[in-house]
Amino acid sequence: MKKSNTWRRSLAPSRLDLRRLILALTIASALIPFINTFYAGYLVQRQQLIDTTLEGHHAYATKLAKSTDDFLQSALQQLAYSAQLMASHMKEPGYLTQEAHRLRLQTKSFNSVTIIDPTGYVLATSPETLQIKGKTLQSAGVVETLTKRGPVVSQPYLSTAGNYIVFISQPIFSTDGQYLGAVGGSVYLKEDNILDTLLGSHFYQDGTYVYVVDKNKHIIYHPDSQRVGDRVINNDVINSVIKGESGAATVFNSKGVEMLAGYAIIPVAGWGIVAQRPKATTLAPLNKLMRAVLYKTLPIALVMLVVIWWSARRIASPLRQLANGAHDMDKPETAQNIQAVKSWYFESHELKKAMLKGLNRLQRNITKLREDVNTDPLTGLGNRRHLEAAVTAFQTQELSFSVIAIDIDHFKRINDSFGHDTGDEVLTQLAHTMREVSRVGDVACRVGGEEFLLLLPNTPLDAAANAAERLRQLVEDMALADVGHITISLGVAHWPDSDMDIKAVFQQADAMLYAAKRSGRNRVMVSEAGSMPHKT
Ligand SMILES: Nc1nc2c(ncn2[C@@H]2O[C@H](COP(=O)(O)OP(=O)(O)OP(=O)(O)O)[C@@H](O)[C@H]2O)c(=O)[nH]1
Repeated sequence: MKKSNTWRRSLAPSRLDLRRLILALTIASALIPFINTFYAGYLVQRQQLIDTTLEGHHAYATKLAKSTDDFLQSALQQLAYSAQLMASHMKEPGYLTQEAHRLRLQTKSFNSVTIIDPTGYVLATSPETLQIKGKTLQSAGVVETLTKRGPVVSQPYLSTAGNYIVFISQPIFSTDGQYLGAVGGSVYLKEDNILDTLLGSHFYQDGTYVYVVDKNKHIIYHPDSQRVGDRVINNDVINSVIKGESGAATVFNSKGVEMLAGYAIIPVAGWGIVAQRPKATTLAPLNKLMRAVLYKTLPIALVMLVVIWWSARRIASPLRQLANGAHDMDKPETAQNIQAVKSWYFESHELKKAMLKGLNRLQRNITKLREDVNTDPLTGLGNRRHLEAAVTAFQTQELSFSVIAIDIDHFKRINDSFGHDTGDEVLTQLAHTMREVSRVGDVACRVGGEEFLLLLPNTPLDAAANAAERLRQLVEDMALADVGHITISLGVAHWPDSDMDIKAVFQQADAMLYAAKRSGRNRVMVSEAGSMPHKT
């Protein structure tokens, strides 16, 4: 197991591998749609929330504008009714004071009530603590009232008594239509007033608030009373509302905070009312929601990630092992390692099968090549390289051996008489016979044109001489097509008996072979014990 791990890691992961590719691809294909959906969902919900809030604030501003308008209309009506009653009592200060009290206390619409004659002279006030009774007023509201001689809702101004007020008044006419003065109620914008009751109670903890501006962009009402009297400039919503428009928009307030504002006009006064809420406060629950979605999705995403990682490993593992196998094709353990690969899916299974088949063929070819390199192609016997390898092996193992040098007698004549092909056939036949007399472990080689050698390991000289004789006999007895009978001459030597030097032993065998030739051929000559000539 350990061995196979080492083998598995033999390819340096310098390149992007399949496992990483699968991992990257799967994560990307899971993550991109998720982020996309998440983000698109966020954007859609965000826009929806903004739209709904804008719409809500518009409706809210419209509703408040309507109630404020109703209030002003009703205040004007109350004043009109009072003006009618007062017309016949203008010379009765007690009555006027009483009526002023009634108006202020019963309606609770005004912070103070003032009754003036056509010159602006104050006939009566409520509360009397105002201390303007008997004075002639020339404030903006009073001047407007006296000039207009009709119902008036003034723009805010600083009153004679030092209050920042809006003056709401009705003219007093006698039954014959003579202008007798006016009755007016003041709303103290910087103190508790009816607008607080109308608008302030709608202040919400969620950051929504309402404010009112007059035609000149002055703040008439604001939950932060410090702001009352301020002029709002560079505000698109205010610019729109004082033009008499109503609607909703995103706008930055004086502190640079982005607001979702709804706005509407209060027709009777020409005032604009704005209901707004910070955009960030509006979106905060959505951000919280999205975070919750993310946290809830995260564990599943992590589990998915682990599953993807594990799957990528499982898918890539057989291919990686096979790739390592392809890399180490020349190593002997590769076939075994490839065999051990768990190819659990079709492609890897086919690849494994093909690789094993290829490897098998490759190894067969290598074996054949090795054999070919050491083999004489004509006879199939070993060649000189094979002989050298065998001798080296004997030497290494300190194995004694006998050498039989073999040469066909008058082979030239055979070639000349029957042709080269028949000569080749004779060589092949001799090789065949050599194999017949050989035992397992003997080495038969063709070392020259028609020169052969037979190495007999662990064979003493006399046994080798007998084997040589047996071979000579077999060849002599062999009847060949066309050629008929042939004979061979043989020389035998032994290592180490004939000579300690291996080279010399081969030369001895050769010498014995030539001796056999010289002695008339078709015989065996042995290096030490002398020749054992045989005649056919
Ligand atoms: N057919 C064939 N002939 C070969 C091959 N190699 C060598 N020969 C021939 O073998 C003959 C060897 O002749 P020699 O060694 O001169 O002598 P010989 O005719 O065998 O006579 P002695 O050895 O003296 O008995 C030559 O005619 C070579 O052409 C081969 O591969 N095939």
